Amino acid sequence: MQEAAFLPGGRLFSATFAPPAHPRPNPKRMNPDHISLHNKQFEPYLSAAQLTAAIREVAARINQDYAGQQVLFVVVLNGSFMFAADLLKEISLDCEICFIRVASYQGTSSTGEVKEVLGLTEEIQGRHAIILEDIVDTGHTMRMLLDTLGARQPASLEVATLFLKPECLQHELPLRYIGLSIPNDFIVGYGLDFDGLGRNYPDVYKAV
Ligand SMILES: O=P(O)(O)OC[C@H]1O[C@H](OP(=O)(O)OP(=O)(O)O)[C@H](O)[C@@H]1O
Ligand code: HPA
Repeated sequence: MQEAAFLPGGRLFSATFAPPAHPRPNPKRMNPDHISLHNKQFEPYLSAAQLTAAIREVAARINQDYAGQQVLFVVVLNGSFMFAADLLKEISLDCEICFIRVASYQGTSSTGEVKEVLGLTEEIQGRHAIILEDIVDTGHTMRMLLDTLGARQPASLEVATLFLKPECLQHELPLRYIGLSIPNDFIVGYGLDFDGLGRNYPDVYKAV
């Protein structure tokens, strides 16, 4: 690839891009047959290619369902960052993107954990909103998100989740777009973590 740049003094410098002579292999990209995080072992479960295929199907359905409409994607950090980045590259609609976080803390009442939405500065009233989530497990997080965002009167509110664990679900949720339904295994990679680690793997691994 030809690249042009100006050297100090204004002379035009032209160079041909060449890959480094000794590219360093990225060990994270070498599909290890197992990974170890915090001394817990994980084995390969879903390849990046399988994830891409599932994400493309979800994107195609969204493009079709919302044709001619403008969409606000609400990305739930942290886990959804890879899913959202890859999905949004396949979205051909006019759309906006905003990011929220869910804070969890122990409540003082017997209900135990309390969850709260942080960072929802975007006006969603009257908008067609789609929540992007990496995983719906028990469904507690999604229940709270749907209740909180739904109370702000969007024109419509749907969910796109990359993973669903149907065996774990404890709420009836309107989950319109599901990438992959998976058994009750703890998974890491592609944005999902085990105690902070593992989000950077391009494939998904499950606990051994
Ligand atoms: O259905 P549930 O049982 O509520 O679990 C799903 C939630 O758990 C994970 O988030 P986590 O709180 O681990 O935060 P993270 O996205 O920063 O990893 C995931 O991203 C979902 O938000
Ligand atoms: N992996 C990582 N994070 C999660 C999971 C999981 O299986 N379920 C809910 N949060």
